[in-house]
Amino acid sequence: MYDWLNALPKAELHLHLEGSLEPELLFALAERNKIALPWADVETLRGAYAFNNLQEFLDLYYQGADVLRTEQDFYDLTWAYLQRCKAQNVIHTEPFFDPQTHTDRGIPFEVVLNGINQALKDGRKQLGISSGLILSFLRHLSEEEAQKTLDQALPFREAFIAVGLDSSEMGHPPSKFQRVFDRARNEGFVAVAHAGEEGPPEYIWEALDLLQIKRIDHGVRAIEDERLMQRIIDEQIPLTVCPLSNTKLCVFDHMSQHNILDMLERGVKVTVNSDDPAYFGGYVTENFHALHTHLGMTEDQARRLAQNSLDARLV
Ligand SMILES: Nc1ncnc2[nH]cnc12
Ligand SMILES: [Zn+2]
Repeated sequence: MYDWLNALPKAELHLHLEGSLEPELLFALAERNKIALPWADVETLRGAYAFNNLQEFLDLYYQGADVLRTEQDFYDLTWAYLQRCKAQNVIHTEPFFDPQTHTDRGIPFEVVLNGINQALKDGRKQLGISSGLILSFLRHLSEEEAQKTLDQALPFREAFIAVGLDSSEMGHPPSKFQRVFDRARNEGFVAVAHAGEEGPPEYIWEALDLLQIKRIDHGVRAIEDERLMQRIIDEQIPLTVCPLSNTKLCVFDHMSQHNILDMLERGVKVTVNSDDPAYFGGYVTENFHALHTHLGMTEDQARRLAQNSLDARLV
């Protein structure tokens, strides 16, 4: 089944480039940039990948991103991810990047963007993988800081297909960023947002009604609100679900409790994605395979999930 799932043509719609930083590359970049790391070796770092919630993961994820300093580093990061896409027949990808994680450390916006974009361009030419980049705002930071990030992005508007919202969800509802998203949409950007990963269904309503998003990232807690379920089914609003992420971050205690196939059978446009594959134990195929192993996902269901991912592309 793994090989069959691997060969299935699919799109990835929920992937944080910083979360695809494998420990081996992290150590190589630390050496190249002469950065001392708090972990003795790759195995020790991997051993630290045990999380009780989103915040515990984010603390390590932001720490890991500190090794990314130069345009070449961002190129290498993105190129390594695209090689994984090629190996797993991901024919289209819409990755996120978090500019504030880097600009707050003094890395210029253009350094980040140029490295990523050059790799995405080479991926189109050399690997035949189409792509569209999503600029994601960090929701634990202020509205004002998000507005500044949007200011920085506007001169490069053709480099992005959408804006998103990620980082610590609880206590940072979508309404905090309504004015930023209003401006981004007026500037022609499509909007997506993480909602209903740890946060309640109300955050999904806010993302839909206040941020006017076209796709919900995660959204697994929608199942707690029947009226919300009806809306996302009626309007066929895609959910970019990340099964291994949800179990690693204890959104579900075990993969056998994941609701993605229940949602699929109810007519929700759910898709399968890897979120932060370097930290959560696998790329897209591993996520599909876990659904087969623990939930008995059939070939027909896998085909429908893959088709949903192709249908839910923004570009
Ligand atoms: N799963 C996730 N939720 C929120 N923010 C993130 N940033 C990277 N991965 C994330
Ligand atoms: Zn995510």
